[in-house]
Amino acid sequence: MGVLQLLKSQFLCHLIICYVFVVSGLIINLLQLCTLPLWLVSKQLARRINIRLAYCVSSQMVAALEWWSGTECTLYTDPKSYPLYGNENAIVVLNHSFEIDFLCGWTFCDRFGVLGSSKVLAKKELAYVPIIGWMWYFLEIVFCKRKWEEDRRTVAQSLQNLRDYPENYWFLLYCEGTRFTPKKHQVSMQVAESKGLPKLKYHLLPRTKGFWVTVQNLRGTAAAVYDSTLNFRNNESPTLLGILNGKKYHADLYVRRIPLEMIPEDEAECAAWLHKLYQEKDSFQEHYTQTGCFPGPTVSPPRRPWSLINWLFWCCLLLYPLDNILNVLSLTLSFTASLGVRWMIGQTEIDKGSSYGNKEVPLNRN
Ligand SMILES: CC/C=C\C/C=C\C/C=C\C/C=C\C/C=C\C/C=C\CCC(=O)SCCNC(=O)CCNC(=O)[C@H](O)C(C)(C)COP(=O)(O)OP(=O)(O)OC[C@H]1O[C@@H](n2cnc3c(N)ncnc32)[C@H](O)[C@@H]1OP(=O)(O)O
Ligand SMILES: CCCCCCCC/C=C\CCCCCCCC(=O)OC[C@@H](O)COP(=O)(O)O
Repeated sequence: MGVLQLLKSQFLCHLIICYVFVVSGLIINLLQLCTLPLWLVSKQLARRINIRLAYCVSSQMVAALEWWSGTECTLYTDPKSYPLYGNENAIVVLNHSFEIDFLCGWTFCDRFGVLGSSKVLAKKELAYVPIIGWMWYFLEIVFCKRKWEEDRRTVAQSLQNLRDYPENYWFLLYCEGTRFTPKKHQVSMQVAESKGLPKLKYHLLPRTKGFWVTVQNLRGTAAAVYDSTLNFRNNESPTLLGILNGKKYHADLYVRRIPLEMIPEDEAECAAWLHKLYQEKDSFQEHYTQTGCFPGPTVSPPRRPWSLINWLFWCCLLLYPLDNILNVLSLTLSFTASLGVRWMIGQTEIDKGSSYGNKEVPLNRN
């Protein structure tokens, strides 16, 4: 183990990183709160300010992935689609199998300049996670309870609000609705069987309602669906704690750009289209497992310096008083921040995931 690697695994380093993340995050949350009156005067200006404030938080995690852990992210995509990435609104469909899949998504957002504005259809529970969840409120992130009777109206309304959003964004949808576990996979394949759908090996059966409602409400606003399939080399199982320890991973993302006009408007046809998409995604994962790569040409969009510059800025700002005072209070604060972050990281751990998708459903075999 090199000296640098040893340093990255030190508890004191983690304490400092957590302290900077928590204190800067809370400052940003407070600044976001201050933008509330501005929404009444100029909604678009308030949105633009919040995009930049949110960037200050999420880019710290991107910096940890790219600069601290040195994780490499390779993009497999058609070179003709490449110039459009970041220059249009898009709906991103991504597999949900890894604890840091959202962070890899963020990294690509940053590389294409849409990190501050990007959105997701997220479970409501995440809205209460300090810093990130609170920040999302001001970003107009769309939350769902995963109860269609309640979601159908609220999700459609939140999506309608995004139609005049002032900057380009990617709207992320994890159509599987929950993270992959063997148990959830087994249950969802029973559902697939009862619906006469082919079995999937690497994905849960996609939930189609959220996709349909998103496509319907963002038609005319989003130009395309980016079908994205993520995997890691050498069977790596990446975690946020691994990133914090400076462990380097190798992410591969296969993206196909599908113009929105190609997606059927009718709900049943749209659902069938999504099921077919997931069968294709499954075959890409099979190809990856067999060959260690996705089909097609690769590009590695370069990491940008802004996430690192932002991180260094907050480190300087918040560690300077720490150096001056260096008393029990600041150490206690760091320790509390570290415990808080450990709890937040728990939200990303699959073992601590929800029971959504675990329950056997009465099957209607016709
Ligand atoms: C160039 C680079 C390109 C790309 C870069 C990549 C990414 C970057 C992009 C953006 C990044 C931005 C932000 C990322 C940051 C952080 C993200 C972090 C986390 C958030 C993630 C989440 O919270 S995921 C959980 C919430 N989201 C979802 O659930 C979405 C999917 N779900 C749905 O769409 C659902 O339909 C619903 C939520 C709208 C409603 O759920 P509900 O359960 O009420 O209804 P369903 O329709 O799903 O259920 C009833 C039908 O489902 C059948 N059923 C029953 N059991 C199962 C089962 N186990 N599996 C599958 N189907 C099942 C049932 O039979 C019913 O069927 P019907 O035929 O009657 O419909
Ligand atoms: C500068 C580096 C600082 C490192 C410390 C980072 C601390 C912040 C840690 C976590 C922030 C919370 C991010 C929330 C994203 C969680 C994404 C997620 O994976 O949600 C799960 C959801 O899809 C489905 O849930 P279930 O599978 O049903 O259960």
